[in-house]
Amino acid sequence: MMRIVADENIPLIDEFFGDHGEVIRLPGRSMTRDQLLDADVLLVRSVTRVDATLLAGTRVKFVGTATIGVDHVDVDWLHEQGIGFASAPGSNAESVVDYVLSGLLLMSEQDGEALTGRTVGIVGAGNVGSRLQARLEALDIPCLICDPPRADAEEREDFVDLDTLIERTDVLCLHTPLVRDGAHPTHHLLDERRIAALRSGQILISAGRGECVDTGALCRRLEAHRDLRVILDVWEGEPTIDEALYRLVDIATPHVAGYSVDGKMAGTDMIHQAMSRHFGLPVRKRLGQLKPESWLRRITLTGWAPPLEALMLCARACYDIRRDAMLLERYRRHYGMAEGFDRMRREYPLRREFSTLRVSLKHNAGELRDIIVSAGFSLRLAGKQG
Ligand SMILES: NC(=O)C1=CN([C@@H]2O[C@H](COP(=O)(O)OP(=O)(O)OC[C@H]3O[C@@H](n4cnc5c(N)ncnc54)[C@H](O)[C@@H]3O)[C@@H](O)[C@H]2O)C=CC1
Ligand SMILES: O=C(O)C(=O)[C@H](O)COP(=O)(O)O
Repeated sequence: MMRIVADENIPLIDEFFGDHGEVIRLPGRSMTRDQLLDADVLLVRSVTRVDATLLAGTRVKFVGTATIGVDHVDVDWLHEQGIGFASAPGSNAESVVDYVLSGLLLMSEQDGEALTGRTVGIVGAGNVGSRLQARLEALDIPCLICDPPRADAEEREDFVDLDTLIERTDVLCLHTPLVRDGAHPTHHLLDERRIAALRSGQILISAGRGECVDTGALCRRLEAHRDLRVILDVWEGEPTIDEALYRLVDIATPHVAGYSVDGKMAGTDMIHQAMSRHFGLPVRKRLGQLKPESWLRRITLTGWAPPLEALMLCARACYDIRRDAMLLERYRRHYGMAEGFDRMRREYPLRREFSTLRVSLKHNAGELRDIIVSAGFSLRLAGKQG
């Protein structure tokens, strides 16, 4: 029997891994080498730094991170040691797109600006960025893309550089991994100069990694001119985040953009499959066998509705970014920022992806149908067609 140590915040660990051995759940931020000496498998989230300090001299033969990002893992060191490794690419990408859409809908509602009236700049067109582009373009929202690694590899002439993106777009969405070296580092990608170049009224949405934005520079810009709209999900130094910046932004959430139950379960499934492959074990559990809980499966629109209002209604019902901002404020007041930040993530309420909400239309008007499908909801046509 294997000994499997897992972050307590990974869902369905017993269901997926229970048959493989003894499962020990620990808080991810405070895992120590001593706790891992007899472990064969280590399963983490983004809050555990996995490197020689944590693992040298332990028995660990496989590490899985139920996350997309891998900046917390010294992948080269694991490779040198012959320790198997897997992450969960794309697992919660759709949830991050839901988060961004919820933010854009909110901004458009607050400003009275048409949803299609703003050009969105996407920085990092990987699993998250390219899915975001697909959904926005389906909604007729124009996009510009900046992704130098892909531009180089694929000789893409339709991509632009970051300075051009800042100059030509109304919304800037950051979805890059945290990369500290190499040809295209992203640490403080949005530095003092670029933050100063952001135009009055521009919207910044950061849901990649906190370290991609220079906190001090953003604070200085917002203290001098409160002329940007800012939505931050990720922060430098989480969970001890800069409270001055917290007070200056429009929407602050505690690194939960990807926190739908669908995204998290997909992450567990992916690392379970990878671990089984690594040890040559059969994959006995599949995601489809484990139905996530749900309390809102369907919305029925009983007649024609203004398409944008119908979209707002469905989006708010399924996931509303303001709920998370309000919850974080409540947790902060009660527990202080650092503890509140982590507690909210641990106790995060049930959230499902847009794609799990079935929207029933009794009135099959083209524009209404298109907007619902383009935003990512599932469509069900019923009754009279028109
Ligand atoms: N806030 C949250 O809850 C979540 C945050 N994330 C973060 O988002 C990041 C991106 O996720 P995915 O799209 O799934 O990753 P991905 O690996 O599929 O795509 C990342 C893209 O960024 C591009 N890129 C790299 N360096 C760049 C640079 N200097 N400038 C512009 N683009 C650059 C890459 O070429 C790639 O296309 C993850 O690495 C993770 O850190 C991911 C999931 C949830
Ligand atoms: O997948 C990623 O990458 C993320 O950023 C995660 O969704 C964040 O969740 P935790 O691993 O920090 O719980």
